[in-house]
Amino acid sequence: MTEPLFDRLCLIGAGLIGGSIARRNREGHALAREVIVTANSQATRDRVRELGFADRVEDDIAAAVRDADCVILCVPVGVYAQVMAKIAPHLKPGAILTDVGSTKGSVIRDLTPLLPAGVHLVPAHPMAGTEYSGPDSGFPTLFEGRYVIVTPTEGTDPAAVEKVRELWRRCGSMIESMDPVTHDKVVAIVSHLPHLIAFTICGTADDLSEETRESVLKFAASGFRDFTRIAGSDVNMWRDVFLNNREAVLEMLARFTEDAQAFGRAIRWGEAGFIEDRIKRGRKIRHSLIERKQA
Ligand SMILES: NC(=O)C1=CN([C@@H]2O[C@H](COP(=O)(O)OP(=O)(O)OC[C@H]3O[C@@H](n4cnc5c(N)ncnc54)[C@H](O)[C@@H]3O)[C@@H](O)[C@H]2O)C=CC1
Ligand SMILES: O=C(O)C(=O)Cc1ccc(O)cc1
Repeated sequence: MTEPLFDRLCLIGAGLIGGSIARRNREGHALAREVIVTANSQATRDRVRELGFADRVEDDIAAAVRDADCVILCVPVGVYAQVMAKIAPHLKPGAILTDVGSTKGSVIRDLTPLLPAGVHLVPAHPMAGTEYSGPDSGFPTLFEGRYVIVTPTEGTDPAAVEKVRELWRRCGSMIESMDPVTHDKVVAIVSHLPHLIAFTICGTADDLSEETRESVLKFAASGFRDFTRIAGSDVNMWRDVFLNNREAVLEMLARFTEDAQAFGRAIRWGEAGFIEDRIKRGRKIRHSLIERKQA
């Protein structure tokens, strides 16, 4: 039997991501001997007790992190500073503090100032998720075959980084290292901009006259339907992502807007070649993802 990686693993936040990590341990993947879960809402903590995927559910966040060898923040990135203020005095010397947040520059900005000496910060981001949230939404195979990006800062203890990499290996993931600035640019184009477009297109459709809107919903089994899946994502999480990856999202949005306008211009002036090129480029990217078995 594989030795558990940690003695005590504490998850702050028990939604899609926290709940999936805890369930992975339950399924025998030896993440930790004991998984302690806490969350700020009483309803969530009660539900986690009912679902039984944690060994211990703590109402008090300080008690949850005390004695933990590893603490994983699984909360929206907008509350990191506030959560860190509550846990910092109680973190065990030598403990690893890691996270799953969708932005990395802001996470380092919000966690580093209060980081106690002797606590190892190893930021991470699983590139896996769904449009569902809350304690019922997690499942143990969520991270299988998906990338996890770790963004350790210079001077991070290599042994702590290796432990976090091993945690994700045990979740079935492939691990890549990246600097936080590059991470934030990459996710801005592959994840944050697509969500922005999905939220926007649903709003645009909703603004149409009543008659047209009815037809949109009726005939949604087209491209629109794929956007509505993404647009069904959690409000708090995505508000915080956009506000905490501001520069990179705005940069990608500006580039996208320019490209979309060029597309519109080609339609207006009947430039068939330009339109064909754009479609061919899109198809090429789709096919290369299929070849890499990522589609
Ligand atoms: N949903 C997704 O597809 C993915 C999400 N992420 C990141 O993972 C993190 C968690 O996301 P999900 O699990 O999807 O969210 P979720 O909404 O399912 O769960 C969030 C949890 O955090 C708790 N929480 C919120 N504020 C808190 C506070 N101040 N103190 C203590 N607990 C608090 C909530 O009670 C809930 O248990 C976010 O930072 C998100 O950016 C990363 C990859 C994919
Ligand atoms: O459901 C989807 O399509 C996603 O894009 C999941 C996702 C959401 C946020 C992340 O930071 C990483 C992955």
